[in-house]
Amino acid sequence: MLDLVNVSKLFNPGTLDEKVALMNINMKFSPGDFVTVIGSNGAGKSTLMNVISGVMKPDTGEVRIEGSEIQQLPEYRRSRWIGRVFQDPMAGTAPRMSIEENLAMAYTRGKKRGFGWGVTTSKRNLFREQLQRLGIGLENRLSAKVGLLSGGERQALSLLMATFTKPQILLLDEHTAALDPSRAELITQLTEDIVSELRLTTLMVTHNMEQAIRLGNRLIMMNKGRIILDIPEERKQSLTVSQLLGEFERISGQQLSDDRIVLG
Ligand SMILES: Nc1ncnc2c1ncn2[C@@H]1O[C@H](COP(=O)(O)OP(=O)(O)OP(=O)(O)O)[C@@H](O)[C@H]1O
Repeated sequence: MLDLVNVSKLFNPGTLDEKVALMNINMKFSPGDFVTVIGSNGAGKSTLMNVISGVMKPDTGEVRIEGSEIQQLPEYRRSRWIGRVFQDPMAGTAPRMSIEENLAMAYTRGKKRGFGWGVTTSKRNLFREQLQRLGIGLENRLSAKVGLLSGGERQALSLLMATFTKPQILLLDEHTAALDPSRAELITQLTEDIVSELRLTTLMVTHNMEQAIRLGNRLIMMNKGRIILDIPEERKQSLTVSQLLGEFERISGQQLSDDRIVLG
């Protein structure tokens, strides 16, 4: 479904400040794969997301969706296949616009011209119905400005917006990291529900080791631009946080250095 073939990305190549962000990444993701992504600081996790979503192009290699190469397509052209939620709850929404205006914008994503941003009665009913599924009362606040919502409410809305038009791929970039534990748990639960209902191929970057083990059906670990560990579901089920950290040390020869690491 999503294939990365020999993908590499260097920053400031040939200078003293050269940084290897991705080095010869080869990965295949099957439909419905829910992959958690962990790694040390600067391992290349965000660059991986950026290269898939089209924020940046790889220096070499291919990004394929269902066999078609997309690495040269700009981000907006990929948005019909790819939804993304960022760590910053403000990143995926327009704070000065209302909830329904934000949803109307998400609704037109990837659609041909002619689908306006206008909020018709039928769209409003659809938005209300979708918001109801989040279970936090946003369906009664359609005209509230998004900038006035709490971080958890905005992140729930971002998640809904990213998946509104049923993309095939969902990229989650530490999307619960800025929330307090109870809100983070709510967003995690919503994520699991939406991912399984829509059968989205999902990559989720997290610094929470326990979450990386508990969620999804596959775990990948990155270090210095490479995938150093790819753990399938069967092994992941019995894995512990200390085993995971031990594996990192064994393969990389160093301790996991991550200033945002959460062990459990
Ligand atoms: N725009 C950029 N310009 C220069 N170097 C960059 C840029 N973006 C990332 N890098 C470098 O590329 C490497 C990979 O960065 P990336 O942000 O992908 O890592 P990460 O795994 O997401 O890190 P973290 O967990 O610390 O956020 C790092 O060495 C980083 O300093």
